[in-house]
Amino acid sequence: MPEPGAAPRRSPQGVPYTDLPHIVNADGLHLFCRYWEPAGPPRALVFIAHGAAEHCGPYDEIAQRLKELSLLVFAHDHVGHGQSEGDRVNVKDFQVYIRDSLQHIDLMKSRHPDLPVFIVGHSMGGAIAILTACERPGDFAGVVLIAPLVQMNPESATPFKVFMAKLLNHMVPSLSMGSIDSKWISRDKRQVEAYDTDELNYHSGLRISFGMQLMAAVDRIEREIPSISWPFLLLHGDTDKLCDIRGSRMMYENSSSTDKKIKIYEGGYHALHHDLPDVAESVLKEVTTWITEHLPATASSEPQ
Ligand SMILES: O=C(c1ccc2nc(C3CCCCC3)oc2c1)N1CC(N2CCN(c3ncccn3)CC2)C1
Repeated sequence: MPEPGAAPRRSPQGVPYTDLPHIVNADGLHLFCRYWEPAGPPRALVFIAHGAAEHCGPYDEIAQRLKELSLLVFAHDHVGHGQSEGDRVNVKDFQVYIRDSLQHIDLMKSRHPDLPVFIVGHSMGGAIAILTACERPGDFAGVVLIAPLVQMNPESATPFKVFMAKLLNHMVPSLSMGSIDSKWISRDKRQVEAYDTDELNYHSGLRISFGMQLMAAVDRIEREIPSISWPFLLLHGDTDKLCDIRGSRMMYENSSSTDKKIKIYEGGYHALHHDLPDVAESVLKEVTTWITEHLPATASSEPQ
């Protein structure tokens, strides 16, 4: 509880957290939350992990479609993103994202102890989803990965650039590695415009120290892949210029899971769920169908 008379903690946009749905993470930082609750008893819980430099708001369409299937969808803005507290798009250790995700998942499981749990993750959020599921390999009914960060783009992570990033990280960790050029992220100009004008997104350059955390996460995932045994769905565009599709192919081919599916979108850019309308609709159908197919037979609803 805040000290009596203390000023209320406010979001980066100046809104008191007492007026916003939120959780407080283990470092005392307020994380803005969103919930999409079905009208009737939920059949499952679905946690959505957004990517770097964005927030969980743009996942509303996916969440609404899952809510229509009587699934209880929830998400938060990761530390340093959107309406959550924290240094913008920076994190002391990638594990913070996984720890906070497990905290939110455990909170929702305590409220709905009998429901299966799914995770949906995009890009860096896909890396968070993978490492979260690896920490609790028996806890998730399924993991849906939309262009997950499993391997960095070889053009932005050449051996020389990685060497220089490691060197500069010790000297000028806040130096920018460059920003995300959204026109290479989606072929839908309206989606690019929406991203570019969304003030809750981070539009400046990504720091070297953050890039090092992304690379460390990629290294962790590479080590974990052979032991991955949980069910997963992988969706990736073969024209993704940010997260190399070879990472998804490698995960599909080298994981131990017996229940796994990969769907490659020819010509698809990185943000498949926000790519051209036919691709985005296909992604929505793939995600909702796969999760529905992975609901336990008895998951008709919670006990009345
Ligand atoms: O999580 C990421 C992500 C993943 C890997 C990255 N590697 C870099 C590079 C950048 C240049 C320097 C070296 C590191 O940035 C990354 C971001 N995300 C989430 C994705 N965003 C992209 C923008 N989005 C978007 N853009 C247009 C239309 C709709 N959405 C939302 C999703 C990127």
